[in-house]
Amino acid sequence: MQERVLWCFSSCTIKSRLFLAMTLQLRVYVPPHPLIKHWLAVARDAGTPSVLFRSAMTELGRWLTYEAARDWLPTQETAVQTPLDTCPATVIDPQIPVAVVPILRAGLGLLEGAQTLLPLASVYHLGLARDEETLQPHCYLNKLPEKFDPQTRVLITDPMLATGGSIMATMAELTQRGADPSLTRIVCVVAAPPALQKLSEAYPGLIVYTATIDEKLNSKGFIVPGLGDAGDRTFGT
Ligand SMILES: O=P(O)(O)OC[C@H]1O[C@H](OP(=O)(O)OP(=O)(O)O)[C@H](O)[C@@H]1O
Ligand SMILES: O=c1cc[nH]c(=O)[nH]1
Ligand SMILES: [Mg+2]
Repeated sequence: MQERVLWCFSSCTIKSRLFLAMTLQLRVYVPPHPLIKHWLAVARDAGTPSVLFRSAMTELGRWLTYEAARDWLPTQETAVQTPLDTCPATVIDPQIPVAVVPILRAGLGLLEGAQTLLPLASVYHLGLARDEETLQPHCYLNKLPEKFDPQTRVLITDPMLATGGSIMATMAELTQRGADPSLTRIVCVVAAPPALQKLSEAYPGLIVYTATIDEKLNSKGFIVPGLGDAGDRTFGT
């Protein structure tokens, strides 16, 4: 059973988590899984070296993608012949495209784990860097297709949703190309209220999977307590 958090944009504190079944608002899942909690703790620890930080990102990418795939990966009904009899079976539908969009650089850390579960997915890289002064994202690489098939399941990987500038720019690029927000999932590690509020206002059908929702940003736009600069920690820069 996952912890399902209905994001209330009228009151964006951790205390405002409501556990409701029906919503047209953004849904944010924080799966209460010991492996997710463990690897989040490793990633948060300032003493964790880059090599172990990368392992933590891989594991978080794997387990959060596992959770995200639950009601999202398309399946079809078939029958299989066991050694004893035929029986009904459910398999992944290979006709419906699945795409992973890692937001460079830090989103690459989650990609490896996601790919172990989605080996047939196409990977479309999007390179965004946040300006340290203005906090606005700048796009330096865009490998998105011109048009997505409207049925495409899109999984975005980016460990940090802070001011929300980068994820909103990503969603704009995707929806411009025909991606359906209701078939899109965001896998992140630390989500902060400003980003969740922006997503909630613009994409009410969207679903986010995150290891945690942290309380606030500092004056430099970093999530507190957060885990620091995810890109720098992943690549040792
Ligand atoms: O919500 P925002 O305020 O836009 O911040 C979040 C973005 O910041 C980080 O990327 P960064 O720009 O540091 O690039 P990097 O991954 O190359 O380090 C992170 O991976 C997000 O993409
Ligand atoms: O805390 C933060 C915020 C944005 N990007 C990061 O890597 N960390
Ligand atoms: Mg960075």
